[in-house]
Amino acid sequence: MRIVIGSGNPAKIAAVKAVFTKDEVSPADVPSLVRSQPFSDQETREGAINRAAGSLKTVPADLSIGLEGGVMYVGEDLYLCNWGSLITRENTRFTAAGARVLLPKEIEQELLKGVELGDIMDGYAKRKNVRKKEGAIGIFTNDRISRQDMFTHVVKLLHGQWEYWQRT
Ligand SMILES: O=P(O)(O)OP(=O)(O)OP(=O)(O)OC[C@H]1O[C@@H](n2cnc3c(O)ncnc32)[C@H](O)[C@@H]1O
Repeated sequence: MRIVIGSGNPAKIAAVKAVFTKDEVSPADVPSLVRSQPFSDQETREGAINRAAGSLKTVPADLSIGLEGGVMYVGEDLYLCNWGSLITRENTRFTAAGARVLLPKEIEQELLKGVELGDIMDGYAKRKNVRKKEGAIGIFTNDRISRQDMFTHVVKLLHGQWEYWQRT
């Protein structure tokens, strides 16, 4: 099968390859059509869907996948959130979300000033390209769960839903 993923981010591409091991996976440069820093579950999910839909229009493929990172409030606490979408050539759509972790207040304050999480994390962790490697989730879980691990789980949820749909 040919699978297109709406991102060039290595953590996202590796997550898709970890689940679709026997398939051809290629990246597509497509816009999420949401803010570069989504601020709710709804906006983050929309970004994932737009990336998947846009990819399928750009590259001929059997399936497309969009993965999007964002942040969302539960009460007064801000959490990291992540969404994925899988769309088939016939235009059947699946969506799933990943694990959430609480973000420290100092990270929230920077985000509210308009700085993107990826940029904040590099300064905070004194590392480079955190968004393409361990991610904020890696930093705040003491490197127990990387961004790739978390997105692999999301892609497994999508893959499983797609398999179930094929059986029914
Ligand atoms: O190349 P693309 O696919 O655009 O990947 P991205 O990491 O830049 O973009 P996302 O849309 O997934 O994430 C939206 C923003 O949130 C940041 N972000 C989200 N989750 C993150 C994480 O776990 N670690 C670091 N930055 C994260 C990211 O860097 C962006 O600024």
